[in-house]
Parts: sequence; structure tokens; C-alpha cells
Amino acid sequence: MSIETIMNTSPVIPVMVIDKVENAVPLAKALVGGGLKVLEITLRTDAALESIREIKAAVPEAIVGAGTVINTATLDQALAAGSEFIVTPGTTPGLVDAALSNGVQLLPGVNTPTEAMTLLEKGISALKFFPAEAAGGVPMLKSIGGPLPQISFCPTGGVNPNNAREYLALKNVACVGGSWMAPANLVAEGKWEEIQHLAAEAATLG
Ligand SMILES: O=C(O)C(=O)C[C@H](O)[C@H](O)COP(=O)(O)O
Repeated sequence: MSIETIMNTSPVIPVMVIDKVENAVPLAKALVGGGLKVLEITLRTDAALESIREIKAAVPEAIVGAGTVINTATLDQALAAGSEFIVTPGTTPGLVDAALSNGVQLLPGVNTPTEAMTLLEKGISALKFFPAEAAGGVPMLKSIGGPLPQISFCPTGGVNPNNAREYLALKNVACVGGSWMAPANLVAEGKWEEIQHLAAEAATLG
């Protein structure tokens, strides 16, 4: 599945931080049950890679990606675990070249026109805008969309239920990423129904 198709699958990609592997499948089921099929598991915890494997095995309808991929070593680990797409906070030439030569579905992070143009030169036009709010938010994306309308963004970082609609209304925004559907406290307490409710609300944002 192409990264463009993945970005158009649901309006919000939940950004998941999983501390305990046993939370991975119930969390994924709650998010998918709420209508969010595309899941980004950040490689910020020791449980992340095993969580990707378990979710892939137990929640076949989920489209499972890895986030916080910051170098080729974490890229290789994420792919070996079965990640269907890769999200990076920023972009390095080494990471982009490795992804391109392996046919990886990549959502690379940028927040300047120069970074966006550098990736366009390589044929990449689906980008994460990170950290969205801190880097200029909706006005910045509107401005970039003037000269570079062919780029499609997934703004992430500071996106929440109060500002998500404004982002999603932009022509150059395909989806947004955010962690608000899976807050650490609800995950730790196993409040899967509440998480499913938050996911269902998020799924209506588009
Ligand atoms: O590490 C990565 O690769 C990321 O994707 C970072 C995430 O985009 C943000 O951590 C989500 O930001 P919040 O929704 O503001 O919590």
C-alpha cells in the first residue's frame, strides 16, 4: 500500500507510545475499533518492536507503521518487525536513500520549504510536518502550499481535537498525526473503552 493511500485511509494517525507489550494488542484493537486503522508505534520504548509484531499478528485489519525512526539501524529493526510504513521526525540523506533503495513507504518529517524541495527532487511528495504547532502550524502549511501545492502533508506535534479540523481543511493536508487518543494514563489503566471512544471521535474529524 502506498504512503499516499495510507495517509488517505483515515483523518488521524494515532501516535502510540507503548511501555508494556501486553498493552499493545488491546490498545490497537481499541483504536481500530474506533475507526482508526492506521497506527504509528513510536520506537521510543523497549516494547515497541515486539508490539509491532504482536499487533500485526493479532489485528490484521490494522495498517501498522513505526515512528521515531531516526537512522538506518532503527529503519532496519522497524522493517524486520513488519512495519508497513515508516515515520521519521526529521530527514537525513542516509535514511532517505536507504528507504528509497528498499522500496519503503516513507513519511519523512520536514518543517521548511528547503527540506520539502530536497525530498521533491527525490520524488517524495508525501511528508510529515513536524513539529506542526511549534513550526508555524496552519499558517505555515498554507504558505508552503502556495509555491509547493504538489506536496501532501501529515502535520504532527501539538495537533489536538481543537485544532485538527483547521489542519484537515487545508488542501495540502491529507491527515494529521497525534497522541491524544492514546494518552499515557488511559493506556496504563487499561481504559480501552475510553480510548475507543476518543478514537471514534477522532475518526469523525475528517
Ligand atoms: O517521534 C516521532 O516520530 C513522532 O512522530 C513524534 C510525534 O509526532 C509526536 O510525539 C506527537 O506529538 P503529540 O501529538 O503532540 O504528542
